[in-house]
Amino acid sequence: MTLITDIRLRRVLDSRGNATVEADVLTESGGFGRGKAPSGASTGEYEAIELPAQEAIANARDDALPRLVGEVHAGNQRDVDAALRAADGSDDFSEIGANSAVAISMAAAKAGADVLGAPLFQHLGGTFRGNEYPTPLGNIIGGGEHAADATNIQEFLAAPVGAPSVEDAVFANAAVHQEVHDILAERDLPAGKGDEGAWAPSVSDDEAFEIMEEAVETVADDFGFAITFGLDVAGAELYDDEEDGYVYDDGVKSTEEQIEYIAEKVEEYDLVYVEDPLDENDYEAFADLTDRVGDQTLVCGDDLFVTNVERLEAGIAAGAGNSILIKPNQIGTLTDAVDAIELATRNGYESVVSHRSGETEDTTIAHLAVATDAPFIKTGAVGGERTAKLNELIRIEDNAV
Ligand SMILES: O=C(O)[C@@H](CO)OP(=O)(O)O
Ligand SMILES: [Mg+2]
Repeated sequence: MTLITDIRLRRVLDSRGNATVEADVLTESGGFGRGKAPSGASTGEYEAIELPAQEAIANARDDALPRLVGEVHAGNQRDVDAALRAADGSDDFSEIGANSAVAISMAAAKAGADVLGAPLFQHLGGTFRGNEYPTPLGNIIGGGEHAADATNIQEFLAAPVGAPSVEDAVFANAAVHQEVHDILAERDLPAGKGDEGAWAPSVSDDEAFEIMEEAVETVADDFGFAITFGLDVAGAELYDDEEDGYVYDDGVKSTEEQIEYIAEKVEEYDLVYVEDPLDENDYEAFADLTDRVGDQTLVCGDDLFVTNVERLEAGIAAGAGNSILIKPNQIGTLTDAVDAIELATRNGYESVVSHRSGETEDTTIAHLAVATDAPFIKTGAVGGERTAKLNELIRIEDNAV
């Protein structure tokens, strides 16, 4: 029933106005699925390779489609993804492009769900999964690689940990975003938005911490449940080999100073989440910080682990971090992403399913988070490509998908 009978690939726009890959998968019994690849700006050194969209499409047409069309069943996700790997032949999807691979992988999953008449999260997770909903981490203030002349820390993320429902959590994050707008206006700090819709004011990191604290406290009082916040430091972008340290506007911090700085911020602001606080090559520093604050906060590896099972295994052995960011396009297929989540779960690491700074209307990650009982999803707070996922979570919770 789910035998793939056709795959169509085309170039479409992402949220930055760049070209990305869209895939349609059709099956024998009329099943249909469509997937679109997102794209990072602060990409990890060890990520799977995204090719220019036209090249990725041409290469996938030549190499991947003959192995899939008439050969593989969309309902067998592992077979689809194994065929993509075999067609590519490299270990980083540099031949057909991780953008073609992930678009086809997600489209096949949706086609499989379509034939079954099941929501995607149920097809991916099975009927015993999907009763837990992830807490959305909402990017509220940001800079780094996502906005010029803004904070050094890439993302200040609202975390509505006390929300009684996904719907309440999503609205709380939007309210924090609005509250920060009001605080910035009061302080006469004009601000545009960065790539993910976060405010990108020209303020110091210290001021951003204060503004976040004030905003989450105000909204928590209004909504009547706990809202805290966390960070994506994107440490690999701050780390400079030649300086042998982390380069901030107000000076360079050595690795020890960076660990100290983050640990202090965790204490001072009760941060629930700290992503990539250190460089992507420094398992040891991650382990030191995890020793210090791992019982109070999630220390999450994004560029450190790149959704890669082997890098996660090395991290587990080193005691580096206690959670992993999951980005399907960072590794290339849904199978790889689910394998990383399962390895993490078996080892007591929390999974945080994530968008990219360049996004599309695709909602697969909302379903993936629910399917795998991920405790968090990072997918912005406002903006159509972000609310596409947030609104889908609300629908999933409402049994309306
Ligand atoms: O660093 C990150 O976690 C992501 C998403 O917020 O950014 P990018 O997609 O640019 O890598
Ligand atoms: Mg990150």
